[in-house]
Amino acid sequence: MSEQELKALRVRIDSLDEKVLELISERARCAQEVARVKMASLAEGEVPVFYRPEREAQVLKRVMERNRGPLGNEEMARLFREIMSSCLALEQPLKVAYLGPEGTFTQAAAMKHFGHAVISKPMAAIDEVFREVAAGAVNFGVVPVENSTEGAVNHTLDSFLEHDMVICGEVELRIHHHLLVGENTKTDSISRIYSHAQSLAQCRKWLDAHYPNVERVAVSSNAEAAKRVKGEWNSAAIAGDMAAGLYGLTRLAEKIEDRPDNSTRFLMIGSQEVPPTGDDKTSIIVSMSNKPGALHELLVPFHDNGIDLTRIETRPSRSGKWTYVFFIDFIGHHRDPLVKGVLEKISQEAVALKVLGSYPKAVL
Ligand SMILES: O=C(O)C(=O)C[C@]1(C(=O)O)C=C[C@@H](O)C=C1
Repeated sequence: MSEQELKALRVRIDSLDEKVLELISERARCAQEVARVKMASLAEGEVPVFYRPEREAQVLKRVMERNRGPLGNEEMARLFREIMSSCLALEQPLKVAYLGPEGTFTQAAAMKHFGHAVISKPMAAIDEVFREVAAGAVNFGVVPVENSTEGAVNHTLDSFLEHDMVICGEVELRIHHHLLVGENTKTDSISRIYSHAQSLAQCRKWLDAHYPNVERVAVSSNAEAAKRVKGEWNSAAIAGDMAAGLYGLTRLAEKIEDRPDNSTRFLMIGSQEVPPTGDDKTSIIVSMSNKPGALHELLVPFHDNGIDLTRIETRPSRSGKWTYVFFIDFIGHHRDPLVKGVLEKISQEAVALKVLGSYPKAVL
C-alpha cells in the first residue's frame, strides 16, 4: 500500500470518527433527557429508577440483529454495552459490589454486564456482597452461582435463604485458567500452587499430569492466589487474565482447565423487579414437605404447561434436620399468565415458595 493510499484512508477514518463522536454525544444528551423525564414523572415519595435491564437487553439484541459486520455481533454489542454504561452514568452512576478482591472472574462478569462506567466495590466474601446490597450501600451485587464443570456455588445458594434479594440479571463467562508465576519464582522449584478450591478442581486432571506431587493450596479467590505468588519464589497460582495483568504475573501454561467449554454463570442481585422482555428466566426457591413423591409433585406443573426448566439444585433447608429446599430456574417471567398458573399450583403443595426474580436471559 502506498503512503498516499494510507493517508487518504486515515483522513476518511478521522472524518468518520468525528461523526461517531457527534452521534455518541447526541445519544448521551438523549439519555440525560430520559433522566429528566423519569424525574418529572415521579409520584409523591417515589424514587427514580434509572437503570432498566429490560431496556438494555432490548438495545443490545437490536444491535446484534442489525449488525452486518465486519465486526462480529458480540464485539459490536460490547461496544454498545460500554456506550450505554457511560450514558447511564450520566443519569446515575451505579454502585456495584462484587466478590473480590480486584482481578476476580466475578469482577470481569460485573464489567461484562454493567460496563466499565460503574463504581465497583470488591467484597471479601459472597455473604458480604449480599449484606452490602441489603444495607443499601450499593445498587447491585454480583456473585457466581454455578460452574459448568464443578456445579453449584453453595455459598451463593445458601445466602439466598438468609437474605431477601431480587435477581435482576445473569451473565455467563467463559473461564480460562492459566498457571502464573512471579518474577522471583524459580520455575523448576515450584512446591505449592495456590488457587480457589473451585479452580483447583476445574484443573484437576491437568495438575495430576503436570504437577502430581506439588501441594495444592485453596485460598479465598484466584486473585488472592495471584497476589500471594508475587512475593514468593517457590509457588505458582492458577488464575485468569485479569489477575495476571493486575499482579504482573507471567503465564507458565495457558488455558489449563480440564474442559475447554468451562464457563461460570453469575447473578446480579438487587432490590429492583425487572419487567418482562419476552425472553426471560425466573429463579425460585421451593420447600416441599418431606413425603414420598414431593419432587414429582413439584415438577409436574412445569411439564404439563411445557415450561422449560434450566436448572434444579437441592440444598439443606437450614431450618430442620434432613429437610431440603429446591432452587429452580426456568424459562419465562413470573408475570406471564402461564407461569403465574404454575406458581399458583406449586404454592398449593409447597411448604414455602419464594420467587427470587425474573430477568432477561443473558444477551452477551
Ligand atoms: O431507556 C432508558 O430508560 C435509559 O435510561 C437509557 C439507557 C440507554 O442508554 O439506552 C440508559 C440506561 C438504562 O439502563 C437503559 C437505557
